[in-house]
Amino acid sequence: MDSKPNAKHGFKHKSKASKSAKTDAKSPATARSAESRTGEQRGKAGQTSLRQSSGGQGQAAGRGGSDNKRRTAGSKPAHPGRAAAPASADEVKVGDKLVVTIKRLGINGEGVGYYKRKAVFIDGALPDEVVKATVTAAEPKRLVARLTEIERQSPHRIAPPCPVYDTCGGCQLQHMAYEGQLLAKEEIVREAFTRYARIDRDALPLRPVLGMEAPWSYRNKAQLQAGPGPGGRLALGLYEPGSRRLVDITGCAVQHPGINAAAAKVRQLADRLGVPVGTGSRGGLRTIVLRVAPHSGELQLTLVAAAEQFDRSDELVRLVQEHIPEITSISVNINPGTSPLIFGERTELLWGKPALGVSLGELQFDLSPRAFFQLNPEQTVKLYESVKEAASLTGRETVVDAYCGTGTIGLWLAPFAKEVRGIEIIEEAIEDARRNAELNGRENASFYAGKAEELLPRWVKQGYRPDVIVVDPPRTGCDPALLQAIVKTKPKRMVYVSCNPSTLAKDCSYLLENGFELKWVQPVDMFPQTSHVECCTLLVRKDN
Ligand SMILES: C[S@@+](CC[C@H](N)C(=O)[O-])C[C@H]1O[C@@H](n2cnc3c(N)ncnc32)[C@H](O)[C@@H]1O
Repeated sequence: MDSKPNAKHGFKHKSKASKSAKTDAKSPATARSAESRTGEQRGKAGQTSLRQSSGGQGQAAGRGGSDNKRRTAGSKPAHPGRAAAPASADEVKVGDKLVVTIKRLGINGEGVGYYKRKAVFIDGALPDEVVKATVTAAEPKRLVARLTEIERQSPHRIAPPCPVYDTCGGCQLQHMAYEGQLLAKEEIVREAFTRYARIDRDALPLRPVLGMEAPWSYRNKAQLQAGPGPGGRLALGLYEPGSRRLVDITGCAVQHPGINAAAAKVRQLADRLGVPVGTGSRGGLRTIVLRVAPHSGELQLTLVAAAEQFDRSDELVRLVQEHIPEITSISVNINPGTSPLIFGERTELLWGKPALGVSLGELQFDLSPRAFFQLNPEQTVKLYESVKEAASLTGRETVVDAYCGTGTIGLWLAPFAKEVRGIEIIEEAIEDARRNAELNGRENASFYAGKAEELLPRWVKQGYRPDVIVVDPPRTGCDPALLQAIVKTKPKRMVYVSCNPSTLAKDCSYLLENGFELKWVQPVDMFPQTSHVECCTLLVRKDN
């Protein structure tokens, strides 16, 4: 069979796809990808070209799915050299080879198909593709398999433009055209509500995903790990997923260009000085964190160090001031621990402004080095506008912003409400939220440190009845005690912002069983090229 292996997912492709790869090699994305490959990656050029092919269907188009259905134990393999398929999904074992038709993307961006009604997760496969895959884990409820060959290719398959896409792990969907990504994300949300809230696919009031015009260069913050690179030079990048192998990143396609340029210069300066790197009490530079204010181009640099003072840090700070005028604030954060957490407890300003001034719509925020702020400002405005639409404020409502972070949603809504109360577990974020309220003259917004599941019930006991409750919990979803309090409180409207469709759907299921009605779900693509999807959901009381 004329097929070649692919780099990231290590799969092969049928000959027809290889032909289309040749055609596509003229595209700028392909040329960039091929040119920027080095060393080991360059040696895999053939593998890469296969992932660069787009459109068209392989010679075996339409065969894989029906093959699965046709095979039974003891029947002849459907293709010479193809192993007989296991009779039932429960008989499947590690090493078995399957042919699977991919139905959708999973929450982590893997292709999901079914083998005799059991879900098979195949990294790198796209919806509508027919693929061959080798089973790597056979679990009671699902199979995991490694993609070995694409028999029928998705029309959305494209060449990933990033040279380190194969190893970096930051993005999961660069091999899919953006239009396809948006459709797949819509499907991820639909699937979650069907599965966890038992809402019929066609009955779900799901709006199309709000995407970006230009889905690249959107990230306003980079956290780059420092480590020893080839030839004793400094490597700055991300760890390969599930490992401590550092992928040196010299330019990231989803990162703001100002950050890429500054990171390259910091690397050069640190290299020139021979700044030590590594963890432990005798260690040096661990991570550099760069944040940009897109409207002004100003940058904030935080050097995360393992020890109190790392060797050559004074000179590094002086050279950064001299050579990177866009950097207006330099701090050091001390993190002697060995956990994967980026920041330690103590941060000290070394030079410049203590905070970076950023704007979001009409609001201004002063961000200290560790303050949380949404990573995609353009899409954040769309998300917050959806929240505003859902809240439908007239100026007379009391609003709770639960899980408020630095208070951004509450401050966005405050001009249209009578009163906003934000709740957040991290005290430092609450201090930021209060400062931000002052900075923007939002006198009707107040912020409280504590657990949402404890504070809201306490307020309700005291007779407080908010008209609108907004929640924006972490990926794990809302605490059950908070959901119970919300049901008891009976707000007119509830706006649920979520970065995890599964927990969103599970929590909605509880709310729908307890007096709420689902009005609409608006997905927003906050992280193009990744499998993440954010949703803003409106629920109203049925008895309103
Ligand atoms: C997804 S972030 C929301 C950020 C904010 N709404 C925004 O748009 O910038 C979730 C926030 O919930 C906070 N959090 C986690 N558990 C909490 C709890 N039990 N009660 C209150 N806040 C919590 C986290 O610290 C984090 O700031």
